[in-house]
Amino acid sequence: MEYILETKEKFNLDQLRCAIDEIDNNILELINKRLSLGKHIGDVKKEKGTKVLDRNREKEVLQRLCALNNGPATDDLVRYLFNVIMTATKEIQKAKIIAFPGPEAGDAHIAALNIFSHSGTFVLQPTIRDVFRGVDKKESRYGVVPVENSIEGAISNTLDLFSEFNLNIIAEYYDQISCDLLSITGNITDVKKIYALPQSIARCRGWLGNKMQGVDIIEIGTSAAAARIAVEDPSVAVIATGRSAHIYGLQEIESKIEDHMGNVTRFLVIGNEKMHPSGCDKTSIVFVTSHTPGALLMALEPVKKAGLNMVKLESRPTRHQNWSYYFFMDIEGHILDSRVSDALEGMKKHCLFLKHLGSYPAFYNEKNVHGG
Ligand SMILES: C=C(O[C@@H]1C=C(C(=O)O)C=C[C@H]1O)C(=O)O
Repeated sequence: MEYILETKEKFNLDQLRCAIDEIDNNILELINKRLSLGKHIGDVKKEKGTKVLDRNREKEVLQRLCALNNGPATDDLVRYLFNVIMTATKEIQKAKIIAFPGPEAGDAHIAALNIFSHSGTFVLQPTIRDVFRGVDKKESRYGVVPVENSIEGAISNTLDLFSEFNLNIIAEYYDQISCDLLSITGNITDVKKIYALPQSIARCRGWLGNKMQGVDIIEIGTSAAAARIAVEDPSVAVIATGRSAHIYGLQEIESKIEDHMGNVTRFLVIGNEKMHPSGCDKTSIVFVTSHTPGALLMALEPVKKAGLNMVKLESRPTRHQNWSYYFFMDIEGHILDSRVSDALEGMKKHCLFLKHLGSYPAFYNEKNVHGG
């Protein structure tokens, strides 16, 4: 590669691209080395209690590099590129704390682990409100909250909290929660008692009646409590999602024991940041119309005119005034797309209140959405 740069000889496209590939490999390796060093610096800062951002050091870094620069890169380009690299270096130093509503190893915990591929610090909060509060106070960077279940419907608590806190939706995730039978031995013939949440017992009544005759079925408040008993006693099994088996240290006896399949929960990731367009996004808003005939129809007119696809419309009492409602709406598209922003501006003229809750990548996975 050095040879190509130094000689006047002509090279073909493949040879030149090959040389570029070699440089890219080196750049990538060096960026990863730099990020790893950044992580070490982050640990030192954590010990000393100093901040991640150090503007003076960043200034020095940029000045030094611009002084070294011999072109053809301009100093502006050097500053731009290294600002991006330094942003990534700061990101890696920040602990990624992800809050979820309990119980431990419950549906929201499992969803959070899947969404973030197990990378981060996962913090249990007693309630969905505590998840919102923690993210709002920046104690955690992200929160994972359930918003809708294909059997139970909307999780109204979550919807209400969106009008109370000014947080952004930054992702959505659909998860099929299956009921599985777990025990310490993984052997069905050992089972004499089954501990489970009342709703899990209700979901699996048919299977339990068929396959577990003579076995005691005992209601318990949390799956974690049931698991703690099962870990100590080989005659005890629990109904929980098989994906939590490794968290509890249990083994799967039988999977998908529920009578009706397709129990899918939609989760939202909330945070203080805004997402860039991904090319396939959803925009969520909440609005209140005046209490007059046809107000909702008028408010929706700009969405229809813009040809935007509305994928959800849900109402909740405002609780400020009887019979007035918050409408939660999801449309396809990103707020930075003028068709979406213009439609929302148009809607505002017919609304008493309208708030953008976030534009985020749509989770279009047929298998997950439809529970297949
Ligand atoms: C890596 C550090 O943390 C941050 C990142 C920097 C970088 O990427 O060079 C510089 C200063 C800090 O804002 C550091 O303090 O050295």
